[in-house]
This record gives sequence, structure tokens and C-alpha cells, in this order.
Amino acid sequence: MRWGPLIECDIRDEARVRGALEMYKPDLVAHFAALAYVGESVADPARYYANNTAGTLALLEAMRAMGCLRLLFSSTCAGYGIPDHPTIDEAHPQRPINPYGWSKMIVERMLEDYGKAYGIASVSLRYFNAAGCDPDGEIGERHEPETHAIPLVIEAALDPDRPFTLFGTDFATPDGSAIRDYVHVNDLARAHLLAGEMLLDRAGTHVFNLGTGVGTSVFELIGAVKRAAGRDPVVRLGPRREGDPPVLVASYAKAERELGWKPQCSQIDFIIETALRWRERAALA
Ligand SMILES: O=c1ccn([C@@H]2O[C@H](COP(=O)(O)OP(=O)(O)O[C@H]3O[C@H](CO)[C@H](O)[C@H](O)[C@H]3O)[C@@H](O)[C@H]2O)c(=O)[nH]1
Repeated sequence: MRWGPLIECDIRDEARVRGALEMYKPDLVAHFAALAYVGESVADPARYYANNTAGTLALLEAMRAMGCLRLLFSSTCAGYGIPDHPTIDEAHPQRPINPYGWSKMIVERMLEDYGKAYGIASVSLRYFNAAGCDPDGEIGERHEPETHAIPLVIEAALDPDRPFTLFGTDFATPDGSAIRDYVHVNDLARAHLLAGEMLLDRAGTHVFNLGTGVGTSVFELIGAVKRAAGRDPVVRLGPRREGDPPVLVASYAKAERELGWKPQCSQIDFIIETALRWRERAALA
């Protein structure tokens, strides 16, 4: 498949999106961008509903108007809320516990309805914890402000003046810290290619978990950074962050069965190694 241009624009600007669709006449649209900070969504839900939910609605309307009827949507595991059991498949009920999760779950609902009423075919990819960087150290994540655990633990290992605050040590997990399923961005990228191929000849509304089936606690993350950086990150123990579920781990069996996808480079040590390489390179730039 040939992938078209990456267009950076406010998707709420329907006229601009229509213009881009008019110019490129794509067979499908992949919509990656979103606000994705759990804590921020609790403090400022309006931004999340405006960007993630209303923005995707405007995008869908532009697509419908221009006759582009396939969408690849970056969704999230945050829709699962507090899971009933440790490893979750796509049939697990969706009941988010933060506005971020709701803002995306509503889009998934819209996609069902748009599929039935207007024939929009879609794949929602429910990312678990997207992590790691391009192994060459050329592409990585930089958020302002940074809120994600991996870059912050790395920062705390490299700069003792920027300690890492661990949010919650009283979860019902073996070491008391929250468990997440970290999946390397290159594995996520490959899933998009496969899902895009699938959408070209399959109608309907589809959802897939993208995770590894392996959970890593925040304490284990700190241990992995210590191994990679050769230094102890400075850590402070803090209270839980509002909206944080204790455990989120994916079953990716459906993606394996229907997309032929499985994680290939999401071992936690590799994720940390690539994130550290990117951070060191970015510091030199
Ligand atoms: O300074 C920090 C930052 C994070 N954490 C902990 O580290 C874990 C991972 O936190 P991140 O902020 O890195 O990631 P989240 O799990 O909050 O968020 C991720 O998972 C969400 C679902 O809950 C969404 O999918 C979201 O897009 C994705 O970034 C959590 O237990 C969090 O409490 C800390 O202890 N201290």
C-alpha cells in the first residue's frame, strides 16, 4: 500500500480537512493525533471532548461529504476502565474512569453508527501504553510538559534534580504500583499498515487491542531504566493519580488472528533502551 502525506491540521477545521481530501483523494484516512494525558483530561475535560470527540466528528463529516469512507482511528485501552480480570480482550465492557477514555469511547460508538448509517468502514486500534522510540534514535517522543512514566523515569536517572514521583504504591498488585502493557511504537506502526490493508477490502466496524499481554509495574519500569542507564533514578513515592486504573494488560489474540499482527520489539528492556538513546541524542541536538 502507498501511504500519503501526513497532514497536520486542526481536524475541527472541517473546510481545511475537506480541502485536503479534495486534493489527495485518499482511499482511507488514518487519524493519529489526540490529546492523551489521563491526569490533564480529569482537570480539563473540555479540551478532550473538543479535540478527541468533536474533532473526530468534524473529520467524519468532512470524509462523508467528500466520499472518503474508510477510517483508521487511534483509540485507547483507557475505555476499559478498571478491568474485571487482568488480561483484557476486545469483548471486555467499556466503562472509562477518566474523560480521556470517554472522549475516545464515544468516537468508537460514533464509528459503529456511522458504519451502519453511512457505510463508513473503520478500524479502531486500542493502543495500550505506546512507548519507546525509533531504534536509530532519530524519531522519538517529546511532550511539553512531559507526563508519561518512561521519559520521566529516564530524566530522573540522567538528572538527579528532576526526581520521578511514583503515583501510588497501594494498588492491589504484587509490588503495590500500577501495571501497564507497554508496546513499542514500531509495533504500533506495523499494526497500522496491516489494518490499513485490511480496510481496503473489508467493510464494517472493527476494533483491535494493541498490546503485548505482558504487564510491567512502575517499580519494574524503574528497575529497567536503572539497568539501561546504569544509574539509579531518583524516585519519590506519591499518592495515586486520579483516574489511574491498577492494571491494564492486553490480549492481542484478535489482532494476531485477523491482522496477522503480533508484537516483535516490545520487550521492556528494548523499549527503555530506544527511549534512552533518543533522549541522549536529543540532548546533543
Ligand atoms: O510521573 C508519573 C507518571 C506516570 N506514573 C505511573 O506510570 C504508569 C504509566 O503512566 P503514563 O502516564 O505513562 O501512561 P498512562 O497509563 O496514564 O496512559 C496511557 O494509558 C492510558 C490508558 O490508561 C492511555 O491509553 C494513554 O494514552 C496512555 O498514555 C501509571 O501507572 C502512572 O500512574 C507515575 O507513577 N508517575
